[in-house]
Amino acid sequence: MTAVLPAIRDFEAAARARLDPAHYDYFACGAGDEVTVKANEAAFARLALLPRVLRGAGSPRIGVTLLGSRAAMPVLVAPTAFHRLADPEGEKATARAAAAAETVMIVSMAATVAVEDVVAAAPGATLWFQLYVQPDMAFTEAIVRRAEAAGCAALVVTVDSPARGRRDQDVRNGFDDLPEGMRCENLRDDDRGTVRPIVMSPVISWEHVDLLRRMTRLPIVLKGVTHPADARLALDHGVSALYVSNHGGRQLDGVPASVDLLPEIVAAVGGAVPVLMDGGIRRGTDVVKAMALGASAVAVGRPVIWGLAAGGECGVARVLGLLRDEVEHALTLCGLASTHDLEPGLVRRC
Ligand SMILES: Cc1cc2nc3c(=O)[nH]c(=O)nc-3n(C[C@H](O)[C@H](O)[C@H](O)COP(=O)(O)O)c2cc1C
Ligand SMILES: CC(C)CC(=O)C(=O)O
Repeated sequence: MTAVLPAIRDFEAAARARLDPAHYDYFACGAGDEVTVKANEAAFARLALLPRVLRGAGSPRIGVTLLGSRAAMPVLVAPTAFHRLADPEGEKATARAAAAAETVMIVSMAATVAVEDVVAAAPGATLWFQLYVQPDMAFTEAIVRRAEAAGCAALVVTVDSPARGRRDQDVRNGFDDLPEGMRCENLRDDDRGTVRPIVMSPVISWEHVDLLRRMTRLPIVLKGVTHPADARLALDHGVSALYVSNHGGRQLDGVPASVDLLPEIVAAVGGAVPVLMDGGIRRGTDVVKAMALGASAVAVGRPVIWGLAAGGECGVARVLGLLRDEVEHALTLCGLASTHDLEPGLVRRC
């Protein structure tokens, strides 16, 4: 990958040129009419920044500590499935790049490399593990134990998927399974000698969160919370962080843009736990807007996939480096010394 790619959208174009079209569509698409996919990015464009001047702020500090994990920048790698569709090294390449960028990678339960092998390939990486609670709680526990044993530092429990989103583009392409030779290695069931399918089940409830809470000492992050009432319930159930997300518009179409949901959730949480968010972050200025509205940090899904498909580990490193530089640059232009100085008064709705 030698071309100059100055923006995330250039990485998307490069990825599109390299990927099998059905795989590009799987990564890019959303549910239904993709109202939410489009809203996620459009909402950032409707938020304006109002910089301060003459503050003598110096070079900005952008590191964050979340649930005991240190990250050199407030941009985490969101959990995304099937990285080997984008690059033969798959999640190993992503993890090496995240380690080099000194940020947290949230490994998807639907990874195409086993979490143990991700750790082995990138021993310096800080990994959190994303879980879809499986109705067979003994199997869920086996997965949690693997994540713990591999050294993952938090459990990110995705709760926006009581059923799988309907993505018309995948249906048109007939994309419903991984190609020969690729599997969801974290779903391996050694007792049965097979890989189980991921079950997305509408029976999952707050009781399962309580069971998880008792099952593990890892901090639990609830991913996919959009309703303020659920944010308050989550606190009652002892979660360590909330993660505002509409799954990149891939689950329920018509959910508002993530960044528009953020202020109400932040108000409901009242500073009790960190609030993370993802959806539509494509620029450092988007990161700054989300953090000004109360996010402790953000995560990126598709941008990482575009980097991986465009240039493997090096491509992901460049995407993360680009976002880091853009966050620093945006803070400097806002006259701020640190992400901690971000506050809602910096953002205007236009
Ligand atoms: C290709 C793809 C696969 C995804 N796989 C998962 C997953 O396995 N688990 C999960 O919790 N979220 C998954 N997500 C959702 C992301 O974690 C994240 O919420 C979303 O991508 C954020 O939006 P963005 O792509 O605009 O950054 C996936 C998203 C994409 C695009
Ligand atoms: C394999 C799927 C469960 C991954 C996912 O969450 C997604 O495609 O959005």
